[in-house]
Amino acid sequence: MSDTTALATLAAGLLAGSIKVVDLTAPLGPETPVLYLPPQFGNNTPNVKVHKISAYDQDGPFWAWNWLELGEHTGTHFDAPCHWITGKDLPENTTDTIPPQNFVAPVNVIDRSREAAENPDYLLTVESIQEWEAEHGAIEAGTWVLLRTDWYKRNGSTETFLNADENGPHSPGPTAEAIEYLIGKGIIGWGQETIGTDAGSAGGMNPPFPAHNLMHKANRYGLASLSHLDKLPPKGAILIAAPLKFVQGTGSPVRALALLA
Ligand SMILES: O=C(O)C(=O)c1ccccc1S
Ligand SMILES: [Mn+2]
Repeated sequence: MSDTTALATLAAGLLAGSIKVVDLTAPLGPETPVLYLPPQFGNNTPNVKVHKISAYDQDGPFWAWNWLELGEHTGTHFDAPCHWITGKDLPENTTDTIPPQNFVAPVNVIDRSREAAENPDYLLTVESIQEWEAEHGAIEAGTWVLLRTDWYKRNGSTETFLNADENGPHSPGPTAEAIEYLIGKGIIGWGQETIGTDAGSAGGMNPPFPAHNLMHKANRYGLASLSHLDKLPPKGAILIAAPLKFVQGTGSPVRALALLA
């Protein structure tokens, strides 16, 4: 099939409704949970604030609009390589310079929701990825890998979403070795449903926060706070995740979408 025919077939499927568009994005507003880093780690992102300019009133009789206070890494968001010190000097590493070709790609969804329900500190290992590949096929270069844990169901409150106690946050994610393995496969990015792309215990890993450290060192991307990965198949969907074109941006809230038949 030629690319022209493939695109025409996609267009027909979208118009007929046989190609579905699935929203993978959490609601974004003042209630959106934001990452909390302990004081020794530095500053934090403030919560979203919405400031009314007008609402069909004396401030603007026929229109409504607002201005926002919004962190780059808030809600369902994209991590650019310059977000981490390991990616700070790489080419095309900011939200405004990443080639747009990289914002649309096939996606692999690894479902470890049962394991995460049994153990909030669940870590995805190389062996677990290889088991998944044996069942669903090899992870190909240029594709996304997303970890489904159903953690998005906790997104209604910061407390349940961050799930922290006196020992720190407890949420699932990848081991450093799993990220190294996926980088070796040539993936374009790593994503999950928790507040960030790393496990809650990632601060004590080697290197600390390996999904950030290693993915961005490889000039690859992250997606955090995704929702509804339970609506996606293990393989076969197309992910659309385009960050806003913030000049020299380290990341951006995104409307993450998936196309599937
Ligand atoms: O990129 C993020 O939103 C994120 O998760 C993060 C940001 C800064 C420091 C640590 C982490 S873990
Ligand atoms: Mn981020």
